[in-house]
Amino acid sequence: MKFHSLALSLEPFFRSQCPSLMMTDWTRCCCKVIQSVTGSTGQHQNAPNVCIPSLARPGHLLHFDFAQASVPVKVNDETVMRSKENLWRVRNQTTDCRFTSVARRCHLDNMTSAGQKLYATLPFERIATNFKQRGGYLNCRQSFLGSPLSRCFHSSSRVSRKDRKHPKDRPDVLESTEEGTDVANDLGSDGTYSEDEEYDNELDDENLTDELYEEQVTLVTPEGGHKVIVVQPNVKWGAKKQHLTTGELMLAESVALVETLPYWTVVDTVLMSTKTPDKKMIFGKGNFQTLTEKIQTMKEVTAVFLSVEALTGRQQKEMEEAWGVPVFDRYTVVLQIFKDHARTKEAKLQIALAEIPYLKTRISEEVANLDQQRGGVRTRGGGGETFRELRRRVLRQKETAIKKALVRLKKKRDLLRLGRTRKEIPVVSVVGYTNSGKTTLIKALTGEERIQPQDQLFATLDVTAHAGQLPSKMTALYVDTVGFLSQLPHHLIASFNATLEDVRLSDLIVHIRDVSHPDTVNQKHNVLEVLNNLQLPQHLLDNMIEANNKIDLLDGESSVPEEDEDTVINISALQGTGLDRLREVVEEKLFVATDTVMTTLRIPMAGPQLSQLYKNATVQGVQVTEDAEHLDVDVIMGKAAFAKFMHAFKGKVRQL
Ligand SMILES: Nc1nc2c(ncn2[C@@H]2O[C@H](COP(=O)(O)OP(=O)(O)OP(=O)(O)O)[C@@H](O)[C@H]2O)c(=O)[nH]1
Ligand SMILES: [Mg+2]
Repeated sequence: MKFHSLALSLEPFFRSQCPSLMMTDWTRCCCKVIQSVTGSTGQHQNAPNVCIPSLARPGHLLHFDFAQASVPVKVNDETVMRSKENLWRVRNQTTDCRFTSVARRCHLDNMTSAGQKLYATLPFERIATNFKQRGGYLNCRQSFLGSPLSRCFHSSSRVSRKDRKHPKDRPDVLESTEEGTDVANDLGSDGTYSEDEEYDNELDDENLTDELYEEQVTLVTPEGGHKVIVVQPNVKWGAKKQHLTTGELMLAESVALVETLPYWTVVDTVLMSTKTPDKKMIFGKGNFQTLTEKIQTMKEVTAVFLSVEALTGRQQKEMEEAWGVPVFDRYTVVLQIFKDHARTKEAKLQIALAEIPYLKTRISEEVANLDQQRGGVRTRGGGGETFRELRRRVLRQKETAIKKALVRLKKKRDLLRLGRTRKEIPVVSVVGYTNSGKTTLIKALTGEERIQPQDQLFATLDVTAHAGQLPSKMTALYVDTVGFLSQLPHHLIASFNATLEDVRLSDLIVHIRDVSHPDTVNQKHNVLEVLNNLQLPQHLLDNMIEANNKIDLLDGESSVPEEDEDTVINISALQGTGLDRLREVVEEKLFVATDTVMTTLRIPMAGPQLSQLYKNATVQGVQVTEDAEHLDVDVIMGKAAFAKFMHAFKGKVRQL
């Protein structure tokens, strides 16, 4: 007999039951199929009821009871009993939902045997789609990396690597097996999964990045976007007062952040004073009440952006309860933007990683929600693992998987970096507040066509290097970086860590500022604060060049005080103003930073010296001397290489 597992899409149900849930919330449900069922393909007349708590929230463990299906049950009695009990309690609170209406488009043939247990943090619809697209069993496992489901696949596909064949050549893996019934045992008594090297290998799979990324469902914008009310706390007194900026400027930036997101619109803004920004509800009682009334009367509002660095899970929960809509902080909004702008594999993984601390802080909330349902499922069958543990473990595994994938990408980057150092190409990091003109400057300095500046916050999410020529014709690599933002926990976001690491390893930093921006002083302060926290080598900080960009937008002339002329340069990256001077200063500083000399050497015309110089230095010009026996060669070379050369050809070469 062939067995059929059912793949369900719960989305329509969730939508109808709980319209305020974001579209993607349901995908985070951890579902448990107690028992797979038989049934003819495409028809599920005998399909059982599925009971879902109407208060179902992201992360809830849902049980599907297929008890009404006339199939052999191979799960142990205890699990079945528990599931029935849970089902009963859930039923008391909620409506039953027949999944016959949604099952047809998602069913999946031959995936598993009856009684096999599946745990997933993904919707069943995705399982089906992935499975079908990949057309195989072993590959399918990768889709659920980090979820207990992955281990179901893993354990029932115990094939040594050398014995592995493409799934198409292994029809057996698609057939139901008795092994499947032992999945729970295969998980191991402690529920941990040993990550073996074959698991590692599969991280190379091109699609994996996308899958790890797509699994991050918390921050996906609902269909139709969000209508947001932006709430900007304004601390007017005390130690927390921001001296370099104003409430209005902070509010303007918060609005710009929301407007960066496609389909998010700002419907209203509130600049609200607070003396107690560190207190649980951020605002005093009276102001909080005023805010609540305002939000509640604005029926069109679908989300609140409370512009603070990061809310705790508890704060967020209480505010969402008071206001009845999702509440985002700066961290989550920036992650949303990153998510929207990420293009490369590395950027995507970095964002997936950045989301994990956010998800971790919300586990308690999920558990509390589960408790609210009194009898909501807290344990999973067999292991006695609590829901909290399960969620933690899944996140941990996912974190490990993403980190491994990132390490692999980083290794590649390190190799490139090594290549650069071997060739002794100096590296200049261009850093600055977001939208200050970093990419525009690099494009102007290098003529690189592939990079595109955009009038957008966080347009650049990848650290990239581009070669440009300095006045001496020496090549330098300019590194474009991810911009900074005030009040953001940069350390939680891996994209910044990559940026900061590159900055740390560079020879010189150019700090580019948008001096036409009304908040430019505060922006500068924020960038320097992040850099100072990096514990950069002192010479990097001392040598830093400040490029005052967008001077074309300033009214009237702006000049740099004489004493700062060596470190501060006015430029317009867009119009090319001041770039020659910038190149000169970059070169001067690089000579110092990289211990490089620029000099002219007189060498014999006949001899190996010239070829040696071509090999070990940047040769800028060669002239024949009047006696026609020597050459004067203009070179740039590292001090060590220079000393070596002079030593090797002692008496034959002369520095002019
Ligand atoms: N008027 C003027 N606009 C500039 C200048 N430099 C950059 N811009 C504009 O500023 C906007 C942002 O430029 P980008 O180069 O993308 O800025 P960025 O610092 O790389 O921004 P992120 O990567 O988003 O952090 C673009 O619209 C540029 O055209 C300038 O010198 N003058
Ligand atoms: Mg950029």
